[in-house]
Amino acid sequence: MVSHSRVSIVGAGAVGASLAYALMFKNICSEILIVDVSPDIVKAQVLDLADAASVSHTRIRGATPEEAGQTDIIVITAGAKQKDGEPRTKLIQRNFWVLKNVIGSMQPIRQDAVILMVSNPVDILTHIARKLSGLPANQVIGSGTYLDTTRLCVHLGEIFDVNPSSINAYVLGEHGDSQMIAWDAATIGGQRLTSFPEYQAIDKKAVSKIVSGKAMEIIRLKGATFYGIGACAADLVHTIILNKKVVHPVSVYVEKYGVTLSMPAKIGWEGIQHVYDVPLSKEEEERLQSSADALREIEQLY
Ligand SMILES: NC(=O)C1=CN([C@@H]2O[C@H](COP(=O)(O)OP(=O)(O)OC[C@H]3O[C@@H](n4cnc5c(N)ncnc54)[C@H](O)[C@@H]3O)[C@@H](O)[C@H]2O)C=CC1
Ligand SMILES: CC(=O)C(=O)O
Repeated sequence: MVSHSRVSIVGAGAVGASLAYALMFKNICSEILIVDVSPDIVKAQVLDLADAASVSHTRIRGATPEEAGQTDIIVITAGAKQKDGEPRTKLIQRNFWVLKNVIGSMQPIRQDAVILMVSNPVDILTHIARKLSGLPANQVIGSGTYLDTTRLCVHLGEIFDVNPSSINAYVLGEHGDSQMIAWDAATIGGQRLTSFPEYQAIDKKAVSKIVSGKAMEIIRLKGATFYGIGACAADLVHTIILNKKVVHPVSVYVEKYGVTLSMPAKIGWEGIQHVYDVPLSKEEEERLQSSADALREIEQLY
């Protein structure tokens, strides 16, 4: 069994359970600890997941916040979710207090732990988690625009008739309304997306709207999103546990913008190992700057 492999999931609702489910079938964790403010939720999720765990051979159990603070990777999925029509940023009033409670109850947090923030608004909460935990910036990561980037690649995969995993394209900035697509740097097979005949026919505003609006479309139809983020967060945990040094767009403090937002980053054991500066067109750089400004306005209140 690899080291760095005890993972806690704090918040055992739909997102936490989907993550646990996706993670246990990767067979990379020595143990998954489930924590929630509701003992009934913990009991129910562990009972249900344990049936799946018996097939995957991953140990899963309920735990206290103090135990979670001693695991290698702490994933925070606790908190309120958006209602239909509600922007993620509106959740900050409720989820600030949830996060304060979660971080406080896990103290003393292991100094070499990596925190993966998933609850919304994820960029602001990643900034707050860093401040409250006192951990170095590279050890506090937000899932950020990894999910939006996945959504973009799925959509582009249909347009270009290629597997989404073969598309190198990023959604950057806020995991929210001000996010932007880095079209200029996008490639398929090393060829710039902008050079393909199909690119000329793309309505970029419409694609942007589809990608940034996908969460709300799902929320309107079934009340919440959880499988997509469950898979993305499990992949991030996998990348950390195996020190894979894979590049994903995640939320991290970026010196250049003076704020916590998503840029592509190399991820491994100690969390973020490097943040890449994507070559953007002038218009794209302005969009990313506005996204940073929008986030800074809220971030500076915390
Ligand atoms: N970053 C992303 O891409 C995504 C983020 N989310 C966010 O994930 C969060 C969770 O969503 P769901 O699981 O659907 O909600 P949910 O309502 O199903 O679960 C939330 C869980 O948090 C628990 N909780 C509340 N306060 C707590 C505390 N102090 N300590 C421990 N547990 C606590 C609740 O008891 C509940 O079980 C929301 O903020 C949502 O917006 C959801 C989808 C994607
Ligand atoms: C809810 C959310 O943040 C998402 O699905 O993107």
